[in-house]
Amino acid sequence: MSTEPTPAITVVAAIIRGEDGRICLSKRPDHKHQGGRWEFPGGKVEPGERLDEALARELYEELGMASSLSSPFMTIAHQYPDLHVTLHFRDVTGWRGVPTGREGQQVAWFALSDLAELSFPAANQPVVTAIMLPPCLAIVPDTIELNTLLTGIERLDSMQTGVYLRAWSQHPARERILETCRRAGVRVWLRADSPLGMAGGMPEGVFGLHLPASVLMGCSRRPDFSGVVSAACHDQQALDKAVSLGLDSALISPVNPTTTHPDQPALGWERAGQWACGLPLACYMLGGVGPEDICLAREHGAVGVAGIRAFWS
Ligand SMILES: Nc1nc2c([nH]c(=O)n2[C@@H]2O[C@H](COP(=O)(O)OP(=O)(O)OP(=O)(O)O)[C@@H](O)[C@H]2O)c(=O)[nH]1
Ligand SMILES: [Mg+2]
Repeated sequence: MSTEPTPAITVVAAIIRGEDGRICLSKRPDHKHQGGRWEFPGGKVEPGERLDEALARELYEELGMASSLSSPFMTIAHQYPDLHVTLHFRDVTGWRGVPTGREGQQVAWFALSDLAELSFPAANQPVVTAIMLPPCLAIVPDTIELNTLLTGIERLDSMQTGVYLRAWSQHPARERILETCRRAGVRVWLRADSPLGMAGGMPEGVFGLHLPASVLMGCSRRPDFSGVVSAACHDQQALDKAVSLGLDSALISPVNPTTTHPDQPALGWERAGQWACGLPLACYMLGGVGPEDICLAREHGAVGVAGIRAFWS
C-alpha cells in the first residue's frame, strides 16, 4: 500500500453574478481533475500570492477579464480520493470585459434555478446551495405585534433577507403571515418541532426548515424536506452533527453578547470564524449582529448574518 500523503492544494474560484442575477460558469476540460463538470472559474493559488491577486490572475488567464475586485464568500475544505482541496470561493464585484473561454473551455451564464440540474465537482454542492440563500436571515420575535410584523415583511428586500418564523405554528394569524411573505417574494424558514420535521407537514412554498439545537441533536438522519434545512449550533458538537446529517446551513451563536441570551457567553468573531471556516455548509453568524456585519461575517467563514432585533426595530 502507498504511504504517499494525498497532495493538498489551495484554490480560488469566482462567483460572477451578472446584472440579471445569472451566474457565469465554465466547463472543466475532460482530461483535467473533475473533468467535464461545470466549475466556478479559478485555479490554484501560487506561493506568496494573496487570494484576491490569485483570483484576478486566474480570471484574466482563463476568461480575459481585467481588474477583478473580489471579497470572501465561502471556504470549503474537501477530500477527494486523490487530492485535498481548500476552495476559497469569492464574490467578484468589479470587472471589465466579457468573460470568454480563453483556454478553449465552454463558458455560459446560468439562472440560479438552473444550477441544480448541472454537474459540478463533488466539493461544490455546499456553495451551489449557499448562493441561493439570502445573506440576511431575519428571525421574527415571538412577541412582535402583528401589524408591525406584516409591514416589516413588506418592507424587506426579498433578495437580501429571508424570514425565520420561529413561532409560526402557534400563531393565530399564521396563514396571513405566510401569505404576506409569499406576496412579497420573501423566503421563509419554519421551525421543526421534532426530528421528523413539522407536525402536519410543511405548508406550500416554504423555503427552509430550521432545527433548534435540541431537535438537531435528536436527529438520526436529515429530515424529509425538499427545501433547505438549517440548524442552530452553539458548539462544535452541534456543527459536527449538522455536517454529518448533510444539512445545508447552520446558525452559529452567540457571536456577540445579546440581551435575549444574557446567560450564554459570547463566542467572539475569531472563535466563531474558526468553527465556520472550511465547513461544507453555509453558516450564518447570529447574536448581536446586523446587516452591516455581512462583510465581517464573510471574512470569518460565514455567508451572512442572522438576527432578531436588527431587523424589526
Ligand atoms: N476552478 C475551480 N476548481 C475547482 C472547483 N471545484 C473543485 O473541486 N475544484 C478543484 O480545484 C482544483 C482547481 O484546479 P484548476 O484545474 O482550476 O487549476 P488551474 O486553473 O490553476 O489549472 P492548471 O493546473 O491547469 O494550471 C481542481 O482539482 C478542481 O477539480 C471549482 O468550482 N472551480
Ligand atoms: Mg482553473
